[in-house]
Amino acid sequence: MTKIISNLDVTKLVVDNPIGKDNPPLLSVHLSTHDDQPLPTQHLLQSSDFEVNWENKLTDSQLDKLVDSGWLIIDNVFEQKALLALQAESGFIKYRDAQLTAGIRISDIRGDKIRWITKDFFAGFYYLQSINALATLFNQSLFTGIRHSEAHYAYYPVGFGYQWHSDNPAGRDERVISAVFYLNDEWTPSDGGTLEIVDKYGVHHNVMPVANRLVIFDSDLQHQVQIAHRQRYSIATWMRRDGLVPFIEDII
Ligand SMILES: O=C(O)CCC(=O)C(=O)O
Ligand SMILES: [Fe+2]
Repeated sequence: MTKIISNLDVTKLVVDNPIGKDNPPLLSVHLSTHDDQPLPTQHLLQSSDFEVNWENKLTDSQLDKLVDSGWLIIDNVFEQKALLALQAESGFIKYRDAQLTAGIRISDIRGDKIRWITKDFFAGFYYLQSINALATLFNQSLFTGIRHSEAHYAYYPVGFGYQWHSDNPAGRDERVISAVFYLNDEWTPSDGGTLEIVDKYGVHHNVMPVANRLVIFDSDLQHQVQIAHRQRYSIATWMRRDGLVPFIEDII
């Protein structure tokens, strides 16, 4: 007879109480406390994994470009660990249909599905803290007057994009700077999903949504997301000049 070697704590299994929700199998390895061996430690994700030295990443000429033409790109933003955590988190979320400002959804205009990042998120919340540090740098060097940031994970199914718009609806100006962080590995031009921005001089720029790239632009600039031919994952982020606003999802 084959001997079954298992980590299950058989003493906890009783015949009249089969394994189920109330009686889960104990799968942990029982480590002897008498061992001289230190317990294996697992490095949990922490906010320092998301720390970015923004001053090093952004040269003065890049800051000038942001002021002058209204946009810039930063590549290789995070270390591998933080990027992987964001990618993993983006894949597990239950996305909801994004709404237009009027509260209606017209998927021909906007086809993304989103989830606002709250403190209940792990990687996403650390991401937001890092963005706040970037906002502080903008406030110090460009006097942008940003008071807080908001962000949502976004997922564009195949065949969807987001037509021309600015991130401040008519008559509004709370959003100062928009930033989009991309999560897809190995994105190629044939995958579509390009972000097209019109800069302050009226020049069009195409930005490929490649992983670990942050594109930053004046929230008043017109931009669109071309139709994606592959599932497209990102974090859309806004640095705002108004105070904290509650998330709609938290209220309902
Ligand atoms: O994902 C992008 O490249 C841009 C998204 C966007 O424009 C938005 O969510 O307002
Ligand atoms: Fe936008």
